Amino acid sequence: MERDEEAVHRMPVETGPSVVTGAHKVPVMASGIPSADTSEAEVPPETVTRTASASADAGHDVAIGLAQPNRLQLIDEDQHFSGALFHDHLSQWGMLEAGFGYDICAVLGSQSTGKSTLLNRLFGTNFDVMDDRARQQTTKGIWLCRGMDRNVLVMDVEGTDGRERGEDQDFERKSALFSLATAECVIVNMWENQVGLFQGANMGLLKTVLDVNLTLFQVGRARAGAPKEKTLLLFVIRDYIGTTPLANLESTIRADLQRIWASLTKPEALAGAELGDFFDVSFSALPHKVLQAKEFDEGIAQLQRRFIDRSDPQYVFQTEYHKRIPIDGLPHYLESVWEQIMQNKDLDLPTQQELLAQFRCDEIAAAAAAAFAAAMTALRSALDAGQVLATLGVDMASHRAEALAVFDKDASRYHRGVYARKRADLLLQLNAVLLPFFLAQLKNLHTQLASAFQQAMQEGTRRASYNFGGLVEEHVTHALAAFDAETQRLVLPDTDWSVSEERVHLEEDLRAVARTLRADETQKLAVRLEKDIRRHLAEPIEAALSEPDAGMWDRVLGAWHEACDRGAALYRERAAHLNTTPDEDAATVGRLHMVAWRALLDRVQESTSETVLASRLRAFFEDRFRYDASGVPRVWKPSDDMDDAFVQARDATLALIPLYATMQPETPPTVAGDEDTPSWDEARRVLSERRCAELGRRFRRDADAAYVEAKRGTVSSMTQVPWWMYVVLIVLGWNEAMAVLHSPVYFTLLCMLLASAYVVWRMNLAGPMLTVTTHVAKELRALGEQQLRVYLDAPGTAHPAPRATEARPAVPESAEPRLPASF
Ligand SMILES: Nc1nc2c(ncn2[C@@H]2O[C@H](COP(=O)(O)OP(=O)(O)OP(=O)(O)O)[C@@H](O)[C@H]2O)c(=O)[nH]1
Repeated sequence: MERDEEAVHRMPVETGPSVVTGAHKVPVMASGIPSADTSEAEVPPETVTRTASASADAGHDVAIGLAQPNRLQLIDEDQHFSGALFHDHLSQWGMLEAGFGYDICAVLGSQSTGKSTLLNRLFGTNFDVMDDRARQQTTKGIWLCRGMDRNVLVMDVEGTDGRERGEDQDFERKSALFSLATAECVIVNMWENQVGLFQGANMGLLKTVLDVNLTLFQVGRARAGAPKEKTLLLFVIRDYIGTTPLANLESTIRADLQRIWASLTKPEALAGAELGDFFDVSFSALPHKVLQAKEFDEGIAQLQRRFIDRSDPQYVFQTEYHKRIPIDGLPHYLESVWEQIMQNKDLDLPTQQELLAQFRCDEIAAAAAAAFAAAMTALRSALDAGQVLATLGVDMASHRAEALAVFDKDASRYHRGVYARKRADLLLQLNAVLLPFFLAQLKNLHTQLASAFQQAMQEGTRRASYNFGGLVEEHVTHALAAFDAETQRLVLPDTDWSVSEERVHLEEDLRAVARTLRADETQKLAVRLEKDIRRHLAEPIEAALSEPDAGMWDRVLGAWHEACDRGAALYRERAAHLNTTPDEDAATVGRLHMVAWRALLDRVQESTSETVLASRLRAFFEDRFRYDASGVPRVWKPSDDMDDAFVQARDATLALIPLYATMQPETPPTVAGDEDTPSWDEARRVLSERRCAELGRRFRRDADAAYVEAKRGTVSSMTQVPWWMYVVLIVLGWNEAMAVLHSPVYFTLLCMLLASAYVVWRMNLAGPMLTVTTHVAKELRALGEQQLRVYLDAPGTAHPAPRATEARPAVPESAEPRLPASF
């Protein structure tokens, strides 16, 4: 349906007489339509709906209007919407057939700022105007009136200054929102001196209203893809003196509006929306109504043209502002808008009492919280030092109760709802302060119990006999019981604190400590077993290697298998109380196998070192060459076949070298080896080719030496003195022996000689005497040599000069050195 534009813009501008209705003076034109250019006239007393405002000095103030039924209190003080009456009034006003051909204008502003006066003057309505003498608020609720003789619905809205009434701002927010949502043009009426004041200029109200307007009415349209609804905000600045250019006032208001818009939390669907998408802003100024009455009238006339003259560039009722509601549906529409506003919780903002309660409760809570924090700080250092405070739970509870009691004492006198809310907030705040203490205590307790557990375990495992698994269970249970006892007092009521997670962590840590200790225990056990394995492996391997034959390596590996089995059996027996897992057991047993394998290889390596093997071969050779089959040492006789024996023994010994060189058991073991240990395939080659060759060469040398020595032994046994020589000696020396025995002198000398020899022997003087004798002999020899040289150097050495002999000191003839035969 198209709007009936013709019908909309037929507002006459001619003036006519006005009708005075007691409190209401409505300028009336010839046709009964009020005029901007009003004049006063008395009205019959029965038409007076309000008293007082028709004062003599009111002049143009006094609206001379139609009878009371022309106006309608659309929404009363109790916020009830008069839907049915509205319909009747539209009918009375003859507007029911207007379709879209109507406009709606509303006015917002602080109370007693001349809103009703302005509307009456602009539209010829008959809204109540305040009596200058009583100066009481006039407009209550929202009033609706048809403007002049044309289809303009004008809404006079209750003043928006709740502070004056000491009431909450609930209704003014709702009514302002209602105006914004339904009117095409909302006149924001303000004194010039209110411009730039946030509260005075109703900017705070606008902020709330714009905010809710967006969420309540615009989001749905945006989501439905409908075009944005625009409204004209017409700021009318009253009592405009003219000192400040209007443009400056405009920019102040626009800046305030932009600031408000920027501070709004916009719904997601309208995140990027601008103020200009929803509102056009326009301005007008009116001089002082009384002091500049003429200019005021001119201003009113000018402003009125903006509502009437479509050709005016500032024409107000632009088609884009129309809400596109056919007029017969308007009562229902406005009612549903009002219901929607009434149901909106965002508008249920705090009352003054609530605000006061909030302010005071905040103050009281802050004081209580500060005292509480100071009291708690004293406990901080001990906790930071890692202590577990025995009375922390009790202390926290008492400090918190104290703070709440302080708060309750002063704050409970204020608004109950706010008090309860703030108390809950304070409780949360106190709990937030306590939480770090609680957590620190838990941490310290955890650390303390874990270290006590470790200590108890270490002490337990130092005992002569213990059951490791039993120890772990005993001390874990003990630690958890201690944890439960401590934390029972620590968790305060009215908190969401929980210790169950920490308890789980503690148990995990204790078990981890136990695992580490068990690993140490297992390690110690494994080391003991390793030593045992090495000890038990050494002898059998040595025995096997010292008897080289075809089964030698089987015996060596048999000893290894035996050591492995013994180690595994011992491990299982001793690790039974360690609560080891099958995997751990398998790993340890595998490790023991490797240890035994390494021990075997080490032992083999030692026993096949070049020196050891060379001596082993020599011994083997000698066993066969120097001893006969029954183990008796051989004394070689010339008749013996020494060469054959030598070759046999040598070849048998040389045959051992390849036997030692490679492990050749009947059933080779399967050893995979690891980083440090060679596998079976890598280890089975004991001697390299080069070492074998070297060993062979060395052995041959030793064997040859043994052979030569044996040969010499044979020769020396062949060259010894024959026995009959001794018989000859006895026979020939018999007379001399008898002569010595029968001569007392010789016999005495013999006895003395024998006695001296006995003494020398008894007193161990043989050595020194031999030394002395040797030295004396040497001296004598040196002396003799010297004498001989002197003798030979003298002329005629062939015949030594008698003088020379004479010149020498007297030396007994017998003392002359005798040259050795070889000299
Ligand atoms: N100074 C001055 N006074 C005015 C002007 N217009 C109206 N008044 C006076 O202001 C007083 C209040 O006028 P109303 O029109 O009742 O004001 P209102 O804003 O509708 O008042 P409420 O409906 O009670 O909020 C009256 O005494 C008027 O005479 C004006 O332009 N300047």
